This record gives sequence, C-alpha cells and structure tokens, in this order.
Amino acid sequence: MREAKNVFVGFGKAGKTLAFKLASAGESVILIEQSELMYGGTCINVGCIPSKLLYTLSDAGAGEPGLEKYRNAVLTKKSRIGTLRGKNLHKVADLEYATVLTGQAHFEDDHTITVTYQNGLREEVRGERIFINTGATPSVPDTPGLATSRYVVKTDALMDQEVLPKELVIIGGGYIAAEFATTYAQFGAHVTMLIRNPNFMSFMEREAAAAIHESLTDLGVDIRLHATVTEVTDGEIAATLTVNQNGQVTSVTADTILIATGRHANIDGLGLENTHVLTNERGILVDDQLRTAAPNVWALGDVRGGAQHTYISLDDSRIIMNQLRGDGHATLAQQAVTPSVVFTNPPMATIGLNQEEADAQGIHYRMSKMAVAALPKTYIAGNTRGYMKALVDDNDHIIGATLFAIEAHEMINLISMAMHNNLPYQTIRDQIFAHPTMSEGLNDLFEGIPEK
Ligand SMILES: Cc1cc2nc3c(=O)[nH]c(=O)nc-3n(C[C@H](O)[C@H](O)[C@H](O)COP(=O)(O)OP(=O)(O)OC[C@H]3O[C@@H](n4cnc5c(N)ncnc54)[C@H](O)[C@@H]3O)c2cc1C
Ligand SMILES: NC(=O)c1ccc[n+]([C@@H]2O[C@H](COP(=O)([O-])OP(=O)(O)OC[C@H]3O[C@@H](n4cnc5c(N)ncnc54)[C@H](O)[C@@H]3O)[C@@H](O)[C@H]2O)c1
Repeated sequence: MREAKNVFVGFGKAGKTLAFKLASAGESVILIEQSELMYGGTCINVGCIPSKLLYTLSDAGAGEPGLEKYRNAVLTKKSRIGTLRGKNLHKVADLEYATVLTGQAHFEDDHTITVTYQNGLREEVRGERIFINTGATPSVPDTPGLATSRYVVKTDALMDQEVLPKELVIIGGGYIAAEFATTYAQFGAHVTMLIRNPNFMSFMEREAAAAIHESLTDLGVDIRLHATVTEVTDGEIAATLTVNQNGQVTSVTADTILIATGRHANIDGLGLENTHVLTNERGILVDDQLRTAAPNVWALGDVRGGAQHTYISLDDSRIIMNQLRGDGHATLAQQAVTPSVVFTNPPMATIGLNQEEADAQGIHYRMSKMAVAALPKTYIAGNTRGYMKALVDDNDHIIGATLFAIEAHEMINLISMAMHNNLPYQTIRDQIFAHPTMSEGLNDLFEGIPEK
C-alpha cells in the first residue's frame, strides 16, 4: 500500500496548488487524477482557458468568420492546451516529495482509497490527510431524446469539434450559454438560445441583462425566453427540438445542441458512503474552513457546492494552507465579495451589490454611470459599446460595480482590490493610470460620484 501525509483526489485548481506548496515544503503528497487528458483540471483542459482562447480568437486575428477560421482556432486551442496540460503535470509530478497517479479514486474508509488504473489494475493508497477536489460535471435535463441524441454535445466536445456548427442550439441561459453564444456567433454559426426562465439572465440587474441581450441579438443570436425543450428527435442531418415557448408548441432544427444547464458536484462513484463525509444535493458538506464531517478530510472547489469559479477554488487552497501552515484565521467569509464575469462582447464584469439589490436592501448610496464610448481606448479597439456604473456608501466605500466594456474582466480586479482593502473610492478617482488604457476610465467613473 502506498502512503502519504497528503492525498489529493482530483487535479483541480485547489488541489494542484496545495499539492505543489505542501510537496515543495517537504511533505509527502500523492495526487490522484482519473484522466491523462485532465492534468491541471477542468479550467486548463476543458473550461476557462480553452473557452476563452476560442472566445478571443472568434473576435480577433485574420480571416473572415467561417469554417476555416474556426478550424484554425480549434487546432490552436488543441496545441496550446496540450502544452499547458504538460506543464501542469510536471509542475507537481517533478517534485521530489510528490507522486501523481493516473487512475480513478474510490474511498474505502476515511483514510483509504482504491485507485483503479486504465489497465484494470488496482492499488490502495492511505492518506493521513485527504483533500477531495473532484470538481463538477454537466447536468443533463431528462428531456426525452436529449441524452441519446447524436447531435448533443457538452462544452468539452464542442470545443474539440473542428467543424463549425451551422445551426447551434444552446439549452440554458447562464455563464456558459452566453459565452458560447457569443463565441460561436462570432465564428459565423447561427445560434439559438433556448432559455427556460422567462427573464433573461435573471441573476443580474435588468439593465445589465438588457445590455447583454442587445449585444447577443446584434450578433444574430436568436434568444427565446420561457422556452422549454420537451423532446429531441434525431433526423438524417439534424435534430428537431420540440419547444414549449410561453405555452405555444414550436420546433427548432439544429445540427449541434449544446447543453449548458449547469454543473453538479462530482461525487457519484467516489465511495463517500464508506466514509464519515456528508453530502447534500449541492455537493460535499464543509464548515467555513472546508473541513468535512470526517476529521482528516477536506473538500475544495466545485465539489463542495459553492460558486463555481477557478478563483474560488484557488482561494479554497489558501484557506487550507493557512489552516495547515499559517495562523488559521482564513475562512470562507473572505469569499463573500468576489468579481464575476460573463464573457460576452464586451464582457460583463460585476462585483458587490448592483443598484437593484442596494435599493431592495434600503441602502443609501451615491452612484455614477458613464458610457465607455467616452474613453479613447475604445476607439483604438474599435468597440465603443458599453457602460460602467459604481455605487458608493456614506463612508465613501465602494459597495458595487458593473462594468460592461472591453477589458471589463481586467478592470474589475482594481475595484475588487479597493473593496477588499476598504479603500475610499477617491483612491481610484485620483489614481494616476497609464494612458491610453481602459482603467483610466475608472478615474472618470468615480469622478462622477456626487458629493455628500
Ligand atoms: C466551459 C467552461 C468555462 C469556464 N470558464 C470559467 C472562467 O472563465 N472563469 C472561471 O473562474 N471559471 C470558469 N469555469 C469554471 C471552472 O472551470 C471551475 O470552477 C474550476 O475549474 C473548478 O476547479 P476545481 O478545483 O473544483 O476542480 P476541477 O478543475 O474540476 O478538477 C477536478 C478533477 O478531478 C478529477 N476527478 C474527478 N473524479 C475523480 C476520481 N474519482 N478520481 C480521480 N480524479 C477524479 C477530474 O478528472 C478533474 O481533473 C468554466 C467552466 C467550464 C466548464
Ligand atoms: N466566467 C466564469 O466565471 C464562468 C464561465 C463559464 C462557466 N462558469 C461556471 O460554470 C458553471 C456552469 O455554467 P452553466 O452556464 O452551465 O451554469 P449556470 O448555472 O450559469 O446556468 C445554467 C442555466 O441553465 C438553466 N437550466 C437549468 N436546468 C435546466 C433545465 N432542466 N432545462 C433548461 N434550462 C435549465 C438555468 O436556468 C440557467 O439559465 C457555472 O456555475 C459557472 O459559475 C463560470
């Protein structure tokens, strides 16, 4: 039996970061990953990085939208992701105190895991501490004909497909649906979004949702709200989706159907019933320092049922590192206010409270809003679409911001830093930023906050 002080199940962002730090500090580490195509986890291989690479290439570089441009982008994606995967593997596997095992993990008890390798061989691994970092997996609605349709793909398969869909139907209306609709429409596919919810992007304030709706519609995306798929029927060259929209039965034809209806914690088949670890419908139950009900087992990242973002998973690793080798002060409370980005064109980045939430909570605030077409950088980029909006409380602290602009995903980090460090909004208002940049627009945004 192999033994290590620290055993990691899954090569996700949290696990690999923590494994690297502990092994670098001389502690023995075994990291178990089920697939040789997943070293580095979801983000690197099938999530954030390949999707943002395609998103970026769809709106850049030489060539008209269409089959050739798309195929080249997918080939570029495959090559760059392969490089990243190798780097991720070596970063951990080359450490003296770390071992990477490529096989599927199954718990026998709180300390013992059976690893089943691809050739069918099995091995037992014992860990003094065990960290579960198995991520999440796409949820598939139980619509008749959907799971068995040969035209249905999940994001990983779509991004590997070298032929651009002609008629892409996306089921869902969240992060992935909006981003993939943008990317594939920019590559030249005709995209239809079938959204069960009557409200578009209901997790945002209405103004922001309307801005994204307009940006997608301008790309030719057909957005159908209150539209539930009731059946999928395969034909020779396409599938027909029967759709109940606002009580009316309609149909849509697609050569590719992308399922983007959320992702659920990867706990099936892990053997957690053999341990003291407890779960609920969202994932593994943890306390505010990510401890499970088994004293030697922690759960990190998507598998613990929180917000599914790589930076949350990374921060989970910090909470545990602080517990094991620091002063133990770090808790999930530090993740209460984090930025989020929907990668549309331009991207929509938000943090903290939006105006609707502040109003609903009866918070007194001052607000500034500006169109980004006021910023010279948008003319360099050739994309003047969007606006920025910020809310400040009576103590001059920023309580929320919405940035719909090119590079919003970069700018939001400056606002996040100010919020986390309780800086008055005047710090950003009076900061000298390089020119010509989008960040300098934050001077103007906060200049617009009315005096008390
Ligand atoms: C298309 C897409 C785009 C995304 N874009 C973004 C983005 O732009 N920004 C962002 O912040 N987030 C994004 N996300 C979300 C982000 O990818 C996840 O939140 C993040 O990767 C979760 O990391 P994790 O640490 O929980 O584990 P993961 O990275 O999911 O790793 C889990 C690993 O465990 C392995 N595993 C599972 N079960 C077993 C087992 N029994 N034995 C051994 N190994 C096992 C899996 O193979 C996998 O490698 C995106 C997700 C998707 C799908
Ligand atoms: N930029 C980022 O940080 C980023 C990018 C992509 C994905 N992600 C993460 O990945 C996760 C998965 O993304 P996602 O877009 O699949 O999930 P999501 O939760 O953002 O959206 C799921 C959508 O599917 C709909 N839906 C759920 N069940 C349905 C059903 N049975 N029939 C029809 N519609 C249904 C929901 O109403 C919602 O519109 C998210 O939690 C997100 O945090 C993050």
